[in-house]
Amino acid sequence: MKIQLALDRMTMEEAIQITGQVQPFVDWIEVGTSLIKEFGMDSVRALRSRFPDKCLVADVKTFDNAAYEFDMCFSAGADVATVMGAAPLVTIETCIEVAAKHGKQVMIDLLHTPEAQLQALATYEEVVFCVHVSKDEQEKRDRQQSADQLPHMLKRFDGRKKKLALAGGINLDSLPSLIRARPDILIIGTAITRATDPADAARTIQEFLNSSQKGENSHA
Ligand SMILES: O=C(CO)[C@H](O)[C@H](O)COP(=O)(O)O
Repeated sequence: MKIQLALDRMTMEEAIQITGQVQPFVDWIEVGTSLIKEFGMDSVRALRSRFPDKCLVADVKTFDNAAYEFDMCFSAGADVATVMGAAPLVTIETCIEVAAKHGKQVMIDLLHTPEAQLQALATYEEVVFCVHVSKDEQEKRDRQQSADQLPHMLKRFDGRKKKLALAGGINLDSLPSLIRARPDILIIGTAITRATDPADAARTIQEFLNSSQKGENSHA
């Protein structure tokens, strides 16, 4: 289970500083949509050049203009870029083609994706599916309740046996119920970046995941 650090709503200096502190405790680094909107592809280039060995996710949330946006992300140094699951299938398929051309990966963000479209998406093999509670839903509801929606949303995904990421207000309290779904990637933003001590928060989350995985293996 990998931890993807989501960097959002901060300056590039803060993004680089926080990533420097927490990098031993996280696996993937996400250049959040807010950083891409505010600072453009320079945000991807800056994190790529400072953290050359980390898997870098450009959370560009493409909905159209797939070839242009995905080429731009991969040329700037991203290893993974995101497209919205609700986008036209031709857009998603173009993202997959562009990623294959670059030898990179696609993450499909399932935020607000209709059921019929979920069925169509299930045919894609080489992608990561991200079950996601939006920031607006988190902010208009109790944060904990929002993260607690994730297991319920996941049921729509049962049986599809795909590479899975979870995102949206995840913290130490919601982790125990979420890891039962055995996601491949846990995307965590504010629980780390807004903590008083981000390195300590990331270390605690990593230790929790390591100890629960050890517990599972010893019962296997
Ligand atoms: O995609 C995102 C916002 O749209 C964030 O990456 C995701 O929500 C994780 O951040 P947080 O843990 O703060 O919710």
